[in-house]
Amino acid sequence: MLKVLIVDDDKNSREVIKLALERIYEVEVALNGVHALELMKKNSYDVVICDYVMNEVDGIEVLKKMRKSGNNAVFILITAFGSSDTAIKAIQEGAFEYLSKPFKMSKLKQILAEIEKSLSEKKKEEAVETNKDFEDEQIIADSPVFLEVLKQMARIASSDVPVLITGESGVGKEVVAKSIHKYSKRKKGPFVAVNCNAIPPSLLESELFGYEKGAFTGADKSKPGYFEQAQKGTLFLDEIGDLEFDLQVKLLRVLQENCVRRVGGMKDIKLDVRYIFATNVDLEQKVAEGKFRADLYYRLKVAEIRVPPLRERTEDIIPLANYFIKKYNFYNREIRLSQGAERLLLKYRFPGNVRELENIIRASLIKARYTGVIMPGDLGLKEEHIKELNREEILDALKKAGNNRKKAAEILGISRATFYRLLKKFSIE
Ligand SMILES: Nc1ncnc2c1ncn2[C@@H]1O[C@H](COP(=O)(O)OP(=O)(O)OP(=O)(O)O)[C@@H](O)[C@H]1O
Repeated sequence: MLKVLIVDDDKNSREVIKLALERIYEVEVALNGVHALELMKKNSYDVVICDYVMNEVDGIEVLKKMRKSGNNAVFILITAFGSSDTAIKAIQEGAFEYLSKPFKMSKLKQILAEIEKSLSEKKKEEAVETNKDFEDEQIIADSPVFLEVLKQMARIASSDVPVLITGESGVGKEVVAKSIHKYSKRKKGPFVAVNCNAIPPSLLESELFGYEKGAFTGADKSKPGYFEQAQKGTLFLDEIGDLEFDLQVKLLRVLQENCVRRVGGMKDIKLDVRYIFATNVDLEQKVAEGKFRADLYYRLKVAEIRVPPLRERTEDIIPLANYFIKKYNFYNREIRLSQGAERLLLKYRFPGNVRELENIIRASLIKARYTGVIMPGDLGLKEEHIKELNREEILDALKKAGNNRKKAAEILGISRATFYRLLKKFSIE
């Protein structure tokens, strides 16, 4: 039987849900977000049904904290009517489903029944063999351009030279870095990834270099930094272009001398580490502007791999989309892209590259979970990033739709307003 936790700081709402479910499932209630997190430390639940609007800790915070502590319970968020932004954010944070108020209890029951079915099937599968499919991330590469990148990667992997990976945000630089490690002779060693931008500058030095006890207030014991943690393995430093000047100097020294000294330390520690750097800014330009040290730049770019943006390798779009459908389809049915959705994806510019595609697919799956087909409108693409259609394509769509304008707009995956604007632009009667 499913174990369900209901979280809502409104007594009435809480009791209504409890009443509806307690005869079918084992139900507990939490009075607010803090209480819920406490309960989850002690007990395990299969499903958490949580209200979004709560004092102190809101529903998304509860979800984030759960996931951070490794709790994978199925999460259902209850949002106010019409707050689709919150809902999409919740899905991106790993929620399974959202319900906007007011909702029918029968709907909630239907969702729980589905969850119960899929959990019991999952348990059966696990008994036979653990699904290792997604343990190692797969790399999808169908375009000649990206295949070329992988070839280059494979050539570089076996040597120990530092590598600089460049490319826009979300193109897959970390994926490439991991592969370099996986195909290198260091593959059994650690892969340590550090996003230099995510750590406050004041902490970055001690995190990278480590520190000795007493080096500064709060350093109550010694700690090895990321350089040391990567011994015999690979250190991946992401967003290297944003490193502050004095840290650039210190990094250069580590690279030149192959050793590191902890903050407050007296001795140099020899390093056996392979370095991979990544940046989405133009380092050469930063050097020209005097914001990045030239001597460091030349050390980093011994071997350079440029990962092209997704819009320059359209052959990868559909295979990637299908891969993400497989990866995030937690529903009990097959879900596929409609032809219109495929066409639309091929026209989209993806300013956020593969990461954006991944998020788009995750959010669209939830909309398509009952029909099994992702329609163009389910993708929620921003129209300003869709490549402008030409006259031929519009006429073609009209023909396919038997001159029905509404249908034609749907086939193209654009709003009716945009469609009418284009009809006017091309003087199509
Ligand atoms: N070729 C690919 N095959 C499968 N998944 C991919 C591929 N490329 C990227 N991804 C996925 O897309 C997301 C973004 O990739 P990644 O984190 O490597 O990008 P990035 O360039 O390092 O981004 P940033 O510049 O923001 O650090 C990840 O979830 C990754 O798993």
